Parts: sequence; C-alpha cells; structure tokens
Amino acid sequence: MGKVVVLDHPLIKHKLTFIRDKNTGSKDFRELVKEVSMLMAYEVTRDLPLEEIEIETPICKTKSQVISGKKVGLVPILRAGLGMVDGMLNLIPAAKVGHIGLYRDPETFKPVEYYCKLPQDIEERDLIVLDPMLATGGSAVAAIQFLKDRGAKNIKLMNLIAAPEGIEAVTAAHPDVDIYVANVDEKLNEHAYIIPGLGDAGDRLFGTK
Ligand SMILES: O=P(O)(O)OC[C@H]1O[C@H](OP(=O)(O)OP(=O)(O)O)[C@H](O)[C@@H]1O
Ligand SMILES: O=c1cc[nH]c(=O)[nH]1
Ligand SMILES: [Mg+2]
Repeated sequence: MGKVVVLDHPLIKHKLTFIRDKNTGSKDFRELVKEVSMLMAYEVTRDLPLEEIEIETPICKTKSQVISGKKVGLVPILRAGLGMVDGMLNLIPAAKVGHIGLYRDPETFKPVEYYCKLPQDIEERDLIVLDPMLATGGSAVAAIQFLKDRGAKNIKLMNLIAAPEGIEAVTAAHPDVDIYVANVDEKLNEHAYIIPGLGDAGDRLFGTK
C-alpha cells in the first residue's frame, strides 16, 4: 500500500490559509501555490539518490555528495497542476515536464482527457504528478493509469488539498503510488467539491470565474 504523507509544516499551514481565503486574488493565489509547491518539493524529493564526487574547496580536496543521475519528470494535470510546476522546477531544474489535459465533467464528475504530451523516456524517470486538488480522485487515477499504460513505473502524486474519498480511490487503484498532501480536508459536497477546500483551483489560478 502506498503511503500518504501529510506535510503539515507551519510555513505550509500558514500559506494554505491564504490560499483557501476567498478574498485572495489570482496574483497572490498563484504566488502562494508556487511557494507551497516549492516547500513540498523538499519532502517529495527526500529519497532521491546521492553519489559522491570529488571537488576542491579553497582549502583542500574533498569528497561531497550530489544528486545522482536519477531522472525526474513532473506531470501537471491541466489546468490547475500548472500552478505547481514553477515551484518544483525551482528546486529540480533538470526535471522534464509532461502535460496531461483532463477536465472533470460537471455532471458525472468523470475525467475527460483532451491533451497529452510526455517526455519520451518516461519509463526511466521518477514521475511526480501535480494537481492542487484530489477530490473524487477520478482525475488522478486516470492520469496515473495513463502514465502506467505508457511504461511509467515509479510515480508519486502531489496535491495541496485532498478529500478522504480521493485518497481512498487512488490508494485502491494504484497501491504502488505514494501521495504527498499539504492537508486532508473533511469531505466532498454534493457537487464533488472539497469542504472546506479552496473552490475551483483552475479558476482561481487563471481568473476564469
Ligand atoms: O479528484 P477529481 O474529482 O477528479 O477532481 C479534481 C480535479 O478537478 C480539478 O480540475 P478541473 O476539472 O476543474 O479542471 P481545471 O484544472 O481545468 O480547472 C482539479 O484540478 C483536479 O484535476
Ligand atoms: O474542490 C475542488 C474539487 C475539484 N476541483 C477543484 O478545483 N476543487
Ligand atoms: Mg477547475
């Protein structure tokens, strides 16, 4: 069974409060989502392998560690996942970025795919799927399946806010996938929005409502 890691650092909690606040406009919302993603990247990348290289300080030669040749791929689920890419790239600049376009049908709540462009070597990469919201889990389950169908083997999921229903759906469908979240909220409402949540992440990022 994949682990569920809740990153309840005070800085993340603080920023999440202003992300949730309906009075936070798109500019600040984007900035805060980027900052929280960057803070979460610290923990999501904890198991990246290191190797020792030889360098020379101004004083002497020494051995020191660098991240080894392991390749990372970031896979934002469009649109809202885009808001998390820059924060992650700040810390993992060598990562390649693949995009999966999905929107949730407002009546059935089922994901509808409309775009996909992935790095060619995804089967060799450690992939991190990015989406601020894990609600029913339908979008994340579909995106992860999509990656597995194309040969991906090592996948993590990173969300800002998850509903218990979404965590259950992902762990049932993809028990090999670890989930990293900033908070697990209470439940879903009748429109499958997360309570208390933050509303529609895509609309708030891009000002479309
Ligand atoms: O867990 P689920 O029930 O599938 O819901 C979560 C999905 O819904 C939102 O996307 P949305 O469909 O609003 O598309 P958008 O990012 O373009 O706004 C969100 O960003 C997730 O992708
Ligand atoms: O609460 C929710 C649920 C799905 N998508 C969102 O953006 N927010
Ligand atoms: Mg949306």
